[in-house]
Amino acid sequence: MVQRVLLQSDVHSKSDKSPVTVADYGSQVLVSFVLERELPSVPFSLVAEEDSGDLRKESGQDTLKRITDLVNDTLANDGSYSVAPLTTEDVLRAIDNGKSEGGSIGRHWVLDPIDGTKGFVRGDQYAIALALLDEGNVVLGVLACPNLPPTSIGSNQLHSSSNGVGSLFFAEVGHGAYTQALDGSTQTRVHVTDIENPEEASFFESYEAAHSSHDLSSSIAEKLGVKAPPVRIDSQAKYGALSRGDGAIYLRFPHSGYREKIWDHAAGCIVVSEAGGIVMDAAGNPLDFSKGKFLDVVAGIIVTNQKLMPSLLRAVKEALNEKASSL
Ligand SMILES: Nc1ncnc2c1ncn2[C@@H]1O[C@H](COP(=O)(O)O)[C@@H](OP(=O)(O)O)[C@H]1O
Ligand SMILES: [Mg+2]
Ligand SMILES: [Mg+2]
Ligand SMILES: [Mg+2]
Repeated sequence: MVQRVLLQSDVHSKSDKSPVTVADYGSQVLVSFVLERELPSVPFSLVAEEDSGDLRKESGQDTLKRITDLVNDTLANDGSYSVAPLTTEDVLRAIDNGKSEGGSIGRHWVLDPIDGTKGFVRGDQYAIALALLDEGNVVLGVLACPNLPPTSIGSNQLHSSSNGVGSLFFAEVGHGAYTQALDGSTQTRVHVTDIENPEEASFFESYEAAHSSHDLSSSIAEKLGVKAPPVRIDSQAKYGALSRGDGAIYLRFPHSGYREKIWDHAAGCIVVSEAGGIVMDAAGNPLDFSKGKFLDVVAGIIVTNQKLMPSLLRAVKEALNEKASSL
């Protein structure tokens, strides 16, 4: 249902200069609405990326109206809920449901309504990412990737939208990771690749050089002996693709000063972990989702299978040391 609201329209700039679209807000409203309806007896706490601040300003009124129309059209077309059309106030309230801070106590949903907004606007990869935290641990994750083909991808297929059906990934702690096509075909269990030789490995990184240092990852890949060029795609679709073995490594090294958010990694992290992979920061620590909406990671995030992780960590350390001594 959520995919239907994803129109490439109305791109606005947030205070941190990152883009947000009517579709980001609309997706957050719909997921918030559905979670509240489906789980009325569970105390509801949602940590989500978008907030209603700009939509409450005079300049945000047109956008708010378009979001409201989009959400109402989507609910009417879907037909699963027979409710009166939402008002603009309902929409603001649904967005504000995502204001929780998360943390180590109780349960919290974690939502990135559109992850990879820049990819979405370009017509490339993006994901809707939802996870559940229980006492600070990710226990459930769902990643919908509407432009990621359900079959294994080659790097040549990734920079334009697939016209076909996308991919869904989901995982519950202790129960493995699964995928299915977004049209609802049968579920199959996924596993990360079992490649041991880095020369046979390929690696994913952000399409946007502003989000992750391409120089650093190329230096790491070279030290490791990776021969293939980087596969650059937006969003947590990288975690999904890695969980089914489309690539062996994911490297993410934000430029200094950037703080990672839990909604950018929670769903992807459990999908890859349940597929047998490992997600760590550059110092080899597991990601800690219990500290609120930020993730405190050392230098960056690295993902691969059990066999490649020790040599990847060594290559990362060497590359970071080299970088530090060249400054
Ligand atoms: N300067 C920066 N460095 C690192 N990540 C950034 C960034 N600015 C934005 N991001 C994050 O990178 C995410 C996209 O990841 P990727 O680069 O893998 O496509 C964005 O998610 P949103 O698109 O949900 O805002 C945003 O949270
Ligand atoms: Mg964003
Ligand atoms: Mg994101
Ligand atoms: Mg987002």
